[in-house]
Amino acid sequence: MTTTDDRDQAQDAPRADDDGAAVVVRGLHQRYGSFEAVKGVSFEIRPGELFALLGTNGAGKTTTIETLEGFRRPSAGTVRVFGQDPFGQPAGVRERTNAVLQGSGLLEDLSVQETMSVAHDLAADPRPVAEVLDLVGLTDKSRVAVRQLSGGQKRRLDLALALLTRPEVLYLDEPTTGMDAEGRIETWRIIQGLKRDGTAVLLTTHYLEEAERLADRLAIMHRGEIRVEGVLQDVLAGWGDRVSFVVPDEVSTGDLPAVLGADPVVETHGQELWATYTVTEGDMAERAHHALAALMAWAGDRRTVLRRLQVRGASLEDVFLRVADGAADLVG
Ligand SMILES: Nc1ncnc2c1ncn2[C@@H]1O[C@H](COP(=O)(O)OP(=O)(O)OP(=O)(O)O)[C@@H](O)[C@H]1O
Repeated sequence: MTTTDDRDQAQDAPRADDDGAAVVVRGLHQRYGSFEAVKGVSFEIRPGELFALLGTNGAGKTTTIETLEGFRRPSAGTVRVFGQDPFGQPAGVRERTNAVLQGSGLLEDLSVQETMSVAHDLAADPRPVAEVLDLVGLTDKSRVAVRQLSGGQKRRLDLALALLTRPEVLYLDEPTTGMDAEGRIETWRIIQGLKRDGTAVLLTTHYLEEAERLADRLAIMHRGEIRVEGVLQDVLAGWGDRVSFVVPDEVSTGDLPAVLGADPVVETHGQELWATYTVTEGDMAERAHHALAALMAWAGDRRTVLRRLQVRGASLEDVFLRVADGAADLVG
């Protein structure tokens, strides 16, 4: 793990592993007047990789994407897309990137087909319109006016417009908001196909399951800073295993043992008193085994039974909620 201080010192320095990255962000700060919305954010995305930027409302995700898109000049730090500064969308960046942003700029009076045709005529090397409409499942809506599409269908049209230009870098800002479960799963399938084709994808989403399904790496932002970053399994492992059971009637809570350095948290759920240990010490592959062995030995000595004993790893939701509480200050 890296502390916030280490990160501050290293954030602006180029790294050897930047070579080959499609997107590189180093020590990005972004201000709106005196308000600092982004405070020293760093990450990189390689071709074929999906990086999920998660975070609380107002954390600075959209501001970061808008900077990468070239709409905002950084207040400090550097942003590079294929080695180029994206500010002002120079041709070398514009032609190789595209985005599905919040609040699409669709023209309500055009039909789906007309919308796609306009974008097709403007693109340098577009995919065929029919192919893209088929991909996003809008073929049967091609003659329908944009105004008559549902919210989820409009998001699909946004995605179709982005895919038309064969982007090598794709920014997806909450792309499945408003979609039903089927549309969301279908969109995930499309995004997985893009990754396989080598597209570098930056995804922001409030659907944690979406990040769990798609992300090669993820970061959780809070108040302008990345608080947690890494491969999903590593991020979850950093939060430990949870061992819980119902406290036996004959045991007073003060007599519960510490396990692998973890003290129990005792809470009442319904009529029952539950003890929960969050075990973070020791080899991540073996610590649940050792925690259980210690508890079983303790229970055996007392000739008692640990009812409803369960072990589970932390979920992304656990981690996210801790970050939102301001409890997380380490980068995994
Ligand atoms: N044009 C602007 N002028 C002033 N403040 C702004 C502007 N745009 C965004 N902000 C502020 O900057 C902060 C970050 O906003 P941003 O939209 O980047 O967050 P976000 O992580 O995308 O949030 P959400 O998940 O709610 O979409 C917020 O406090 C927001 O109010």
